[in-house]
Amino acid sequence: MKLVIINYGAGNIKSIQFAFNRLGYDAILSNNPEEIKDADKVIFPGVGEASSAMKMLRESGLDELIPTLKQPVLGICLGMQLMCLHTEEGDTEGLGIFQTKVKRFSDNVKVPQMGWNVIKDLKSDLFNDIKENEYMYLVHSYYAEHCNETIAATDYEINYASALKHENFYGTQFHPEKSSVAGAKILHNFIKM
Ligand SMILES: NC(=O)CC[C@H](N)C(=O)O
Repeated sequence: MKLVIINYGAGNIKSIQFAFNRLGYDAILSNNPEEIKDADKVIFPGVGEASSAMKMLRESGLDELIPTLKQPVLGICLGMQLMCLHTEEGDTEGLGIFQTKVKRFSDNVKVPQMGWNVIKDLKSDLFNDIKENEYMYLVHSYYAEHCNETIAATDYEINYASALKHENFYGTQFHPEKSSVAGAKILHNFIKM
């Protein structure tokens, strides 16, 4: 099974690669369009600031490639945010895969949210064997608003979409690769799709 992690210069790629290694899978890092297209499963990682990450995607042409992929794609953290229509972070246009926008938490709460929080209202095969209110690890200042594509919700000042699904595209705001046994189960579910 060919698993490719998109390496566009803004990803937490090593921790994701190690997480798949622990599950017995060798994930390759690539920014080569043919290699990505040929993958059985694709991971779209992301940490850091949205506008600079989007600039790197555009410079490599990956902003046009990613929405055309037909195999299962999992966007993680900033990766999921960039798959949305727009994010307030750097007033950045996203890839438009998920029909929702990304907003910043207000200063009524500690920003970024950094640590463990629960996911609930789970609605996808991505969450097979995952119980409601399971803890996941998150580090983020921006969140995706709820939409028809919400498959998990989390409360932090407000209730927001902590996972999204559109056709073969999945996104998690939380880091499954840093979320212990339950996170590993989610990565396993993604591999088995
Ligand atoms: N860990 C991150 O890179 C978070 C992604 C995004 N910059 C946010 O703050 O929400």
